[in-house]
Amino acid sequence: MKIALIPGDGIGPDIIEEAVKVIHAIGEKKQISLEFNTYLVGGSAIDHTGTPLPEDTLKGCKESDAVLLGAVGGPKWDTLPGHLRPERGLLGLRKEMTLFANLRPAILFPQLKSASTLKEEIIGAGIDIMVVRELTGGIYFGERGRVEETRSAYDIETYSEDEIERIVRIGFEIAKKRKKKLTSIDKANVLETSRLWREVAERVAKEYPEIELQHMYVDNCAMQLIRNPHQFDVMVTSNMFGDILSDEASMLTGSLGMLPSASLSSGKLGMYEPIHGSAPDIAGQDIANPIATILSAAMMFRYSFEMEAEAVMIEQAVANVLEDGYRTKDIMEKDMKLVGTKEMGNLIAEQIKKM
Ligand SMILES: NC(=O)c1ccc[n+]([C@@H]2O[C@H](COP(=O)([O-])OP(=O)(O)OC[C@H]3O[C@@H](n4cnc5c(N)ncnc54)[C@H](O)[C@@H]3O)[C@@H](O)[C@H]2O)c1
Ligand SMILES: CC(C)[C@H](C(=O)O)[C@@H](O)C(=O)O
Ligand SMILES: [Mg+2]
Repeated sequence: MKIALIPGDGIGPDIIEEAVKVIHAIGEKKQISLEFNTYLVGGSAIDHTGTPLPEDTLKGCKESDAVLLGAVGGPKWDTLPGHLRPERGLLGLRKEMTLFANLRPAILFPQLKSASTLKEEIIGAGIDIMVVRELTGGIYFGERGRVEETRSAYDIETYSEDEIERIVRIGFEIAKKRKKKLTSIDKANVLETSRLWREVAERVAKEYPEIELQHMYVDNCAMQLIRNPHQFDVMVTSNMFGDILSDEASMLTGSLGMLPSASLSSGKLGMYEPIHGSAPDIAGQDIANPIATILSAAMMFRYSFEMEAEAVMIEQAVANVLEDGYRTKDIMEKDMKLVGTKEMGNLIAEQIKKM
C-alpha cells in the first residue's frame, strides 16, 4: 500500500508521527507491505516552494492508494493574501482529487462519558452520529472578491443539482447500513441553494423508501445536537454547515482531538484527516491528542484498503488505552493518567502488537 503523508503545520507533524507508528504496527502484525512518501501542503509548502499546493504533491497524492493529512495553517501565514493562505492548499487538494464526500463520525467512547459536554442522563447509551459533509462545492469554492470603491467583499454560494445529488445519495447509502434515518440540514427558509438542496433530497428519497428523511434548518440543528443528539443517525449537509456542525459534534465526544474524517471520491483513493486544525497554541509541546488522526488511519484501512478487521483493530486499541485510564490533556479527568502525544501513540501501537 502506497500512503502519501502530509504532516502540514503546527501539531500536524506530531500527530502524523503517532498515526504512522500505529499504521506500522498493523503492517507488521498483518504482513502488509507499506510505502510512505511525504509531501508538502499549506504553510510549510509556502515556506519551501512559494505555493500552498505544489505540483509534485498533487501528482504524488493521485498516484498513492491513500493520503493521510495532519493539519495546515497558523498565525505565521495569517497576513498573506487569500489565494496564498495555507488553507487554500488543502481546499485545492480536495478539489483536485474530487473528494466530494467527507465522512465525520462523531462517536463517544464509553470511557469518555464524563469528558463529554453532555449531561450523563442525556448521553444514555452513547453517541454515534455520522456527519456527511459536501466537500468540494458551496461557498468555500464560489466566486469571491473585494470591491474597493465600496469597501465591500463577497463570497458566493453555488450548488448544482448534480453536486447535491451525489452527496445526498452518499447520505442515503450510509443511512441504509445504519439506523435508516437521514437528516438533511439546510437553511431553505433563506437560501436558494438550500431550496434546491431540499428539492433534490426529496427526489432522491423516492429511491430509498426504507429511509426516513427529515429536513432541518441549520440553526435549529446546532441547538438540537446539544439538546437531544439521539434524534440523529446520519446528517447530510453543505460544505460550510458541515464544517461548523462537525466541530460542534466533537464536543459531544469529549474533544476536537477525538474526531477523525474520511474525504472520499467515487473511487477508492481517499484522504484521511482529523477534523481539527493545526492548533498553534499547543504546537511542539507534546500535548496534542493524536487519537483523531489515529482513528483517521483506521478509516483509511476501512474505506481505501477495504480492510475492515484492521480498522476495527485500531479502534479497539484506542478503546483499550482509554480503558486503561490514559488521557492526553484535552480529555484529562480526575484519577486518570496524563500522557503526552508520543506516549499516547506508543500505547496504542503497543496495544496492537499485543492483540
Ligand atoms: N484541516 C485542517 O487542516 C484545518 C482545520 C481547522 C483549522 N485549520 C487551521 O488551523 C489553524 C488554527 O485554527 P483554530 O485554532 O481555529 O482551530 P484548531 O482546530 O486548530 O484549534 C481549536 C482549539 O482546539 C484545540 N485542539 C485542536 N486539535 C487538538 C488536538 N488534537 N488535541 C488537543 N487540542 C486540540 C486547540 O488547541 C485549540 O484550542 C488555522 O490556521 C486554521 O485555518 C486547519
Ligand atoms: C482549514 C479549512 C479549509 C478546513 C475546512 O473548512 O474544510 C477545516 O476547517 C476543516 O474542517 O477541515
Ligand atoms: Mg473545520
